[in-house]
Amino acid sequence: MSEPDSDKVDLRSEIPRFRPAAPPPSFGEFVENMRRLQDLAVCVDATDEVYQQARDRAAELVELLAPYAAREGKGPANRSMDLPGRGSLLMPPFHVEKFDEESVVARGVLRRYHLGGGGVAHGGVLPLIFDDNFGNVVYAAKRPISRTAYLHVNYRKVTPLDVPLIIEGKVDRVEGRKTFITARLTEEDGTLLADGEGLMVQLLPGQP
Ligand SMILES: CCCCCCCC/C=C\CCCCCCCC(=O)SCCNC(=O)CCNC(=O)[C@H](O)C(C)(C)COP(=O)(O)OP(=O)(O)OC[C@H]1O[C@@H](n2cnc3c(N)ncnc32)[C@H](O)[C@@H]1OP(=O)(O)O
Repeated sequence: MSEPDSDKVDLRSEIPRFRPAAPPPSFGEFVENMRRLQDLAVCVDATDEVYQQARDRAAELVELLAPYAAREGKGPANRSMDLPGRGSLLMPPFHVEKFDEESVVARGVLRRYHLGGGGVAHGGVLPLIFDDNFGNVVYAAKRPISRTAYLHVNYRKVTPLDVPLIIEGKVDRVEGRKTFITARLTEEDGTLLADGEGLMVQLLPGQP
């Protein structure tokens, strides 16, 4: 018999039963501090003494948190709808502003942690933003649980850091199990940075 918190828990069953979390009051500030830490980890130029202290304090934090590791769908990360990136460090800190059958719009900034080179965003971050938007669009459009079969991004301009960005995605068309989605990433003034198209395929019973 597997325990509910076992690594073997059926993750697929968690997706349709997505349940928003009500995070404890300090969780949002904790996540923001962790984001700040990520920004610093990729940009500081410190002495070994400083890195020794940072190493030891990071180890203390690991020791504090490790006993509370829980299975997917239990902790507040990734499920805190009022926090940037749903409180997930994997996700860029975007807020969903519109979520309905017509479209899903999210706004946020990329920051130092997302730097590629030359002062602008890493190209690999954009598919993450598009994929998450596509997943939201599928939910919002009340399409069946689906996975990304392909995702195409056209990089039209370099994507700046620390500038408000907006992604808007919508269902383009549906063909049986297939939901085709299009999305645009813009600056607030409408400047197009990237557009994308993706195919989300409805999972069949038993598909992970
Ligand atoms: C209380 C409610 C609150 C709601 C709030 C909600 C908030 C939202 C919260 C959280 C959002 C989170 C958002 C995250 C979203 C992330 C999604 C992902 O990234 S998923 C991970 C990456 N994707 C994979 O790992 C897939 C791996 N691939 C597969 O599993 C299979 O390939 C699959 C299921 C995609 C298709 O496999 P087959 O065997 O079932 O089906 P076959 O027959 O191959 O394809 C079906 C049709 O699709 C076409 N097709 C499949 N792949 C294609 C491709 N690459 N290009 C073109 N066509 C393709 C085929 O030609 C076929 O078309 P013909 O029916 O014949 O017309």
